[in-house]
Parts: sequence; C-alpha cells; structure tokens
Amino acid sequence: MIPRLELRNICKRYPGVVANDDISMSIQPGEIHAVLGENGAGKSTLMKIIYGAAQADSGEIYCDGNLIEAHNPAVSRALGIEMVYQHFALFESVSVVENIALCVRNASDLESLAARIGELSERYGMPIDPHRRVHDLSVGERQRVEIIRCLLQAPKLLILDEPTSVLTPQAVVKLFETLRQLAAEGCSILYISHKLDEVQELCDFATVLRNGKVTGTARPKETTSLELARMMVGSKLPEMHVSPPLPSEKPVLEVRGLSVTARSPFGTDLKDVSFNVHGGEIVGLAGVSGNGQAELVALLSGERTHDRNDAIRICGTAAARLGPDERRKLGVAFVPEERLGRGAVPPHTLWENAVLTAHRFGTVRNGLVDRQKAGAFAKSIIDKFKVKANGPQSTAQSLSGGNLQKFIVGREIALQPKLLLVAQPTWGVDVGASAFIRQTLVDMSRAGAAVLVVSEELDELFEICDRLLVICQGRVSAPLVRTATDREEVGLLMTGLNGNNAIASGSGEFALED
Ligand SMILES: Nc1ncnc2c1ncn2[C@@H]1O[C@H](COP(=O)(O)OP(=O)(O)OP(=O)(O)O)[C@@H](O)[C@H]1O
Repeated sequence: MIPRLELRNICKRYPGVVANDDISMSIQPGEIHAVLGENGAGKSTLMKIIYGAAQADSGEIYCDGNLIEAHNPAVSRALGIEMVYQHFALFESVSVVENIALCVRNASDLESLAARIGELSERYGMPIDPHRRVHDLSVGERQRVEIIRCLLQAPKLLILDEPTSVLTPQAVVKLFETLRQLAAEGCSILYISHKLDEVQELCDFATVLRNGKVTGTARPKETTSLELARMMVGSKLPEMHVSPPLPSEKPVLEVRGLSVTARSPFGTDLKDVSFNVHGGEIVGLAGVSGNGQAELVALLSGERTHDRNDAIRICGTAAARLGPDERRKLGVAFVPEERLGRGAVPPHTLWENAVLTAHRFGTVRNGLVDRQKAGAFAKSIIDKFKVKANGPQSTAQSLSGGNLQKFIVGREIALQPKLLLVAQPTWGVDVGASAFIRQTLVDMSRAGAAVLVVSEELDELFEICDRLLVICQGRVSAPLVRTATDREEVGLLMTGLNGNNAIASGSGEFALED
C-alpha cells in the first residue's frame, strides 16, 4: 500500500539543538498513529514540518507517494493535511459559522456553510449549533469547531497536538468516537499526547522520539503503559512517595466569604467562597475549566484585588487588597496556567525570567541585576528540573512547552514559599517530569509549605492532594479528605449533579479533620 504520508530523513536544527535528527516514518491510510516522546523530544517540530509551518533543513516528505516540494500550510491543506493546534484560534465574539467562513476555502454563503456544518456535526456525532457565538461554547465545543473546520476540507491526514489536555472525560470519549469513525473512512490521524492510557485506547501504531531521533515503534494496544513510558524516557520511572500530611495548627491561606463579579463578560462570578489551606498539606481545586478557577486564582495571586481586605488572609495577614508583589513578600509563589506571557516573558532569556520573581533572593542588589547570580540561579533550576535548554541564555520562547513549564515550576519552588499556588502544574509535561514535579510538591508541603493545586486532571489531584475542593459555577464545595472520597463523588460535584447540596456556602470550620 502507498503510505498516506512518508517522511524520509527529516532533519531540523535550532541554535544549539537538533530538534529532528534523521527522522523517517510512514503512516498508512486510515491509521491512527501516535507520536510519543519526552518534553523537547521534537514532536511539535515534526508536526510543524509535516504541516509546512516550519521547514526541514533536509529530508523529504511524500504524500500519497508524491514528493511535496515547496511546502507551506496552504500546500498542505490543498493536499488534505489539516492540523488542530493545542491552543485554538477562534474569534470569541462571532458565531461558529462566521469563524469557519474565515478560514475555509470555497466558503459559499453563510447559510449553506451553516447547513454543511450541521450535516458534518451530525454525521460525526459532534453536536454544535453553527449560529452560536464562540464565547458561549465550552472548551470541548470549541474543539469541535476546530475539528469541523478541518473536516469541511475532507482531510486525508489530520494532525492533533495534545487534543485532550483541555477536555472533560466525557468529551474525550466523544472525540475518540469521531476519530475512529474518520479513520474507518480512510483518514489518517497523527496524534500527539503525553497520556499513555489514551494512546493505548485509541492508536494503532506509535513512533517514539527521544532527543530528536526515532528510538522505537510500538503497537500501543499490545504494549503496557509502563513499557511505553520506559521507551520514552529510556530509564526507570521515578516512584511517588506520598507520606501523610503534617498540617500546621493555623492555616497559611484563609479565604472567607469571597464573592466577586467576573471582569470579563465570559467569566464566572465567584459566590461566597471559603476555604483554608494549612502548612504541611496539599489542597487540590478540581473543576471543569471555566467554572471560576481563573477568577479565584487571580484573586489569590493578587492580580486582582478585593475591597474586603480580610476576605483573604495569608499567614494571618489580611491580604485581599495587596498586589502580587506584596503578597510575594508574605511568602507566596505562583505558577499561572499560561506559561507564555504570564509565567514567562517569551523573548527574554531564562535568567531574565528567573529575575522576575527571584529578585528578592540575591539576584538584584541596590536596583542592579547581579547577572552572575541570576545566571547561576537559572542554571540551578535547569539542572534540578532537567530542563532541556541551551543554558540560561536561551529565550523562554525557544523551549518546548513542557520544558518551559518545568522551568517556571522550578523557579517558583526554588523561592521556598510558604504558600505555593500552582495552576495545572504538569500540563504538557511528560510522564517522567510530571512525576518529578508532583513529588517535589509533596516534599515541599511535607517540609511545611501550604500548596494549592488547581488542576483539571483528577488523577493528578488524587495522587498528591490531601484534601480536595471542587469548584462549580463559581461556588466551592466543602473540603473532601482525599482518602475518604472517590472520583465519582468529585466528578458529580464538578458537574453540579451532586444533589446533596455539598457545595459550601461560606461557613464551616475547615480543619483537616472535616
Ligand atoms: N523556534 C525555536 N527556536 C529554538 N529552539 C527551538 C524552537 N522550537 C523548538 N526548539 C527546540 O527544539 C527541541 C524540540 O522541541 P519541540 O517543541 O519539537 O519538542 P516536543 O517534543 O514537542 O516537546 P513538548 O512535549 O514539551 O511539547 C527543544 O529542545 C526546543 O527547545
């Protein structure tokens, strides 16, 4: 059979790193093919090259047996190669059909395009109303819009870069049904994911990359996830050790009756939120994204302030009116969800990005940056967290997504905070590094820090948290002790279907024993 896509000896260098090193692989029509690898292994670079968004230094790409010569995304789309990026590119304030009209070839009038969208959404089991505005859609629905945009072009090869990182478990099931149906009709699918159980469930074949090279292939359905993980990391995976919590007598973070109106018209109002986080424990905040997490995190980090100063207390000090820097002086460190732009300044070097939050730790004196100290601080994070980067001089934007995440988490942990707020700590981080980050959070808490983890990954929360809170429609539940609850209870609270009114309404003494 002529492969749908064949790569021969693809090489791509960036300054100081060979991102793709002599990669050859092929994908058959109708095959669902996973590309696995650690952070920085070269997966995204390879996908960009296949799509024509980056050019290989050498090597050849064949589509249905024909060499692709001058390559760019327009050529790919004419050949039937479509890509759904991890971060969607939709205009919030216009409708689904208007968004799609902006990027499909031969878009006729809006009504007939809406009818085609309706047909496709029915055929592939992805219900979506073409006339709804994008800002009203959940993340899962937005992803459907992106996929339908691709499907309108009748793709022969669909590339998905970590498509499930933002989806609820139910949306993942639906996505997989659609992908299987597409594959059964002959569309090939290239699937990048760090979630090995999903790869096992969905993919027929996997190519494993390490340091830019193909280091193995596997049939995921016939391979255990441990074997796949070992192929990726090339060594044994670290084992997690979670000892019992050692809660401090007094809470480090106290939130009392916090209510706010969302600033953005698409945000969620917070309603009478109250909880505590003690030193020595990890508290997890579970919830489907868009239920008020962004508003709560902004209020806790100080990016947004609140008139009632004692609505938030940090180490006993009323802090709701304090800005981020003053809260950091109280011992807060913060890892935001968005790595580029909020966690790090993309064009700045790693040492400059380190100074941004570590300026009180000897890297700045008398208003002058001590470059040597800042460089040494950045290098210690790179070494400790095994960040794949060409030294402290590398720019943040040159790092792969997972490596930048490791750097930001490492930077905040290195500040030895009393309270660490961390949103999506292992988003896009590979299995080995995720285990390392989780273990570091556990160790930090056992050394006395209070840690609040906001995550959509229930498995992650169940692995490391001592207590769990669930946020739904801007209300936060009473705390659940992790060993006394289960995924089902938390899942019901996440969807607001709990029925027994377990959502707390601002009262209650949340000591560890509750
Ligand atoms: N524009 C760029 N400039 C410099 N280096 C780059 C650039 N893009 C990627 N790299 C480097 O190429 C290597 C491969 O990165 P790539 O993003 O392909 O990895 P990945 O396997 O997708 O990782 P992740 O799982 O973290 O997303 C990394 O070392 C990265 O730092």
